Amino acid sequence: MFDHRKYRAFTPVRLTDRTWPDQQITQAPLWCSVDLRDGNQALINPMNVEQKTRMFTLLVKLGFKEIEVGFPSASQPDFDFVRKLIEENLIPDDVTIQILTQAREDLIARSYEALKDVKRAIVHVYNSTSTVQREQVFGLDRDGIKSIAVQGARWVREYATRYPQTDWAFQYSPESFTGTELDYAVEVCDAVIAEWQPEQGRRVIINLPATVEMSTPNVFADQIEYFCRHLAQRDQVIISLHTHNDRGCGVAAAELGVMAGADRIEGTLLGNGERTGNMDIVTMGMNLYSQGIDPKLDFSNIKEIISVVEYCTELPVAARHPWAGELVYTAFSGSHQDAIRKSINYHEQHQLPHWEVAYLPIDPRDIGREYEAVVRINSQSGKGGVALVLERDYGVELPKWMHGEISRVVQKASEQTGAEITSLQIKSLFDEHFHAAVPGWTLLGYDLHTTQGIVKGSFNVDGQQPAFEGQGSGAVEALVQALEKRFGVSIEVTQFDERALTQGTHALAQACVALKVSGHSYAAVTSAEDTSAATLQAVLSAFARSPVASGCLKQASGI
Ligand SMILES: CC(=O)SCCNC(=O)CCNC(=O)[C@H](O)C(C)(C)COP(=O)(O)OP(=O)(O)OC[C@H]1O[C@@H](n2cnc3c(N)ncnc32)[C@H](O)[C@@H]1OP(=O)(O)O
Ligand SMILES: CC(C)C(=O)C(=O)O
Repeated sequence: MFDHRKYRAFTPVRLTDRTWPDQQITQAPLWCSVDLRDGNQALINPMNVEQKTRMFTLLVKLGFKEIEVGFPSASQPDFDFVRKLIEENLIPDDVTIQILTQAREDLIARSYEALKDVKRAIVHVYNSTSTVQREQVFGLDRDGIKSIAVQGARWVREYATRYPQTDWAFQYSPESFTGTELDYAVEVCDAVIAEWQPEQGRRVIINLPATVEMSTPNVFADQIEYFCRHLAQRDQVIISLHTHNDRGCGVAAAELGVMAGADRIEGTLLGNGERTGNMDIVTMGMNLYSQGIDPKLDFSNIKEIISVVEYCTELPVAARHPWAGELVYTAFSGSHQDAIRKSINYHEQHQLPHWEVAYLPIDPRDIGREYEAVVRINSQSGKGGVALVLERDYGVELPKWMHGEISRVVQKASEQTGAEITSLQIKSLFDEHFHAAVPGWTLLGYDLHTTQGIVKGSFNVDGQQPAFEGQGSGAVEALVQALEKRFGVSIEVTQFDERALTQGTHALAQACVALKVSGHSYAAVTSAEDTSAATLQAVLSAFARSPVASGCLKQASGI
């Protein structure tokens, strides 16, 4: 039964003098990838050695300096992968691998066997401390659970002494921290830290997991600030966070947690992990990047990241995934497209020092995304978007009044198919409706004579005999009058633009013309070697698109 009374609200932290809301993140935290452990343990098909190696290679390439590579005491494949990394010398000098173990002696012993001969490693031990786990899973009171943690920490320290050639660091997680009373979480961690004695120079990490995300991220931040303030040896310890995404705020919680005092963040690429996933390091890193902060991870080839993650996890990355999804730099809607086009032009013209483009929080090219995908056209699109596609993909720059003309044709096509109209289809529609020569209406030559301000013109058109003859105050007016006379219709030039497309002796000119023929509008865009020829051809092409002209052609050719 769907009944909210089955649940109760999370009890907030009593912290009235919190300072984290006034903090700003100004640098990247230390990162640790847990793709090969938490990410892997959540998969339908855990990664095989080849997939793990590919993931590890990518993580190193992206710049991770700490990578949790597995739970080697849990299974032979995890053990073998750790051995492979060590024996095949696959760990770069500046990268430290980390392994996870429960606080059980046999598992700790096996973990050290897996790590034998590694230059440097972090041994990560955990046990659950939450009220639910204490009561329902372990059946132990606070002291009982604390002794598991302390005993685990002791074994971790003692076994390390058996492998003195390795530079060891220790990490402890009070698993289910978010469901643990804060004073008790501090008490357990203080006891573990006392066992490890960081004051003697040993590196100690305390990792606070939102194993299950249970509250709004501000409450999580309160928990972190409380914890940091009350920990006995705070300055000797790296505080790490490991958030999950049950409420959809895994990244927000990690960010607020950093504001509240954390130094290090564990997460996975694109958020794979238990249930709704781990904190997504790509999202958090890109959030920093978009604020002008170096994330210290290289996300410049997002396609490669997606491809390796999809290959290794066998899970698809959603089209709307923050920063990475296929559609996140794409606008279909008209007003967004219009604003993006104007904003990009403005940005380029004014050479703005910082990226400020409407609807695009970053420049997609920074992460290897093509610009072409930014504007895509369907029935929700407007004239600005269609104009941008023609400009961007084909260099066709049209006067503003033409945007509406072409957009109407594209919209109609899209309404008919109910689907997206590709860039190529837009170009074909433009050519078909406005640009392509109409058979029988090619201007072969023209003669113009001006006497006393009157231009007399003779226009030789392929397929139209005899030549058109007319007069007016200019060449266009003369041609229009010639057409009116020949076909007995009234023609009005409603729009007219011409511009040089290239410079020099063989300059190419473009003309755009809209005519009203017997009250109906027809437009054409033509290019020719001089502006007069382009303009006269545009008048002929626009007229040729009217039924009057096509009727005439049928008569002339006997159809
Ligand atoms: C939040 C997290 O992601 S934590 C990481 C979770 N990841 C995994 O569990 C993946 C790998 N794990 C495994 O393959 C297995 O659990 C193993 C190999 C580690 C252990 O296997 P088993 O001992 O056969 O089974 P299992 O995990 O069910 O053991 C549970 C026992 O360990 C105890 N236990 C569980 N966690 C811990 C811990 N962190 N520290 C000490 N004891 C623990 C339980 O109380 C239980 O004890 P009981 O047998 O007296 O009831
Ligand atoms: C072992 C811990 C850090 C963990 O994975 C979790 O609590 O989610």
